[in-house]
Amino acid sequence: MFPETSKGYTYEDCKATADWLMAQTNIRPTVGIVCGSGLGGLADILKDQVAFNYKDIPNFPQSTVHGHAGRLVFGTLKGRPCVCMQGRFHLYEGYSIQKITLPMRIFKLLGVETVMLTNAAGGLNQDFKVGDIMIIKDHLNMPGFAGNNPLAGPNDERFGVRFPCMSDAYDRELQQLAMDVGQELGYGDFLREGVYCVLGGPSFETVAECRMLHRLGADAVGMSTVYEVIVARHCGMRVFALSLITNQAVMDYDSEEKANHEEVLETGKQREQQVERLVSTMVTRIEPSQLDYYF
Ligand SMILES: O=P(O)(O)O[C@@H]1C[C@H](O)[C@@H](CO)O1
Ligand code: HPA
Repeated sequence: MFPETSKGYTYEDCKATADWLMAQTNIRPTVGIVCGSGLGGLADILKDQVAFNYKDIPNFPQSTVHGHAGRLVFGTLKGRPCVCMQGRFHLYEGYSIQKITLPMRIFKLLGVETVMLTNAAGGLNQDFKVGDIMIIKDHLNMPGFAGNNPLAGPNDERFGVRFPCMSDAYDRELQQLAMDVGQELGYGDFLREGVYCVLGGPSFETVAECRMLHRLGADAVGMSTVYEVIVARHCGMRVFALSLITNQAVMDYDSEEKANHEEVLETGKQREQQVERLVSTMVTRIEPSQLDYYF
């Protein structure tokens, strides 16, 4: 009934990868972090690191995008065991939607309870500036409207239900925590919240597309995150996500601006430390549902 390519990975495939990782390290993460374009430095703040190149991990895809190092880093943040993807996968790299979201299921099988995702995005909200950090409160899944959803295909109940709810996808307590931590750190001037819209990429948007997305209620546009969120929620992990507004989406035919990946990486470099502090402070305040164990 389903074409072979849409089946993705079985529970057993995911378990084999998780078991392989757990045989190489004693760190049992309860928090999983995903670094967006230009934000890979987040992984460097982990202490007691045990790192794996994606090419050495069974079943893992390879990073092909500049600004995504391709390493899975285990470590601790103030004693809290974490795992961090230094580099994510995107649909436009040619991978199936199941393959780009495989790490979320591996996170789950490693014992991760909370996933924290970051991305680079273009600002559609006219009040946003380059360098703003947008706490994501909701999303628009444009490829999903055309049936491109990571949960399409047979459902394995060991991961989650056939029809998962998404109206609570972004954990409200974690959004509040981000706001509180951001205010404490003095980020009030550049901390925002809003709706993230995912497109397939890799081409950036036309002026007409940006105008349409803005009218539909999107505050920022990007090429990732949403698929990971859907798979993480399906298997019961809490989700927090933020966008770094790396560029203003071009909304005006008179504009001389041209979206480009170099600007995205450059803005990432400039705001990386603040994003790191926000995420790492949040991690130290997230209560695990059971006692952390780290040997
Ligand atoms: O992985 P993220 O979503 O941060 O990457 C964004 C979207 C494209 O991959 C790239 C465009 O510059 O950055
Ligand atoms: N559009 C889509 N994806 C992006 C952008 C953008 O303007 N900036 C960073 N990622």
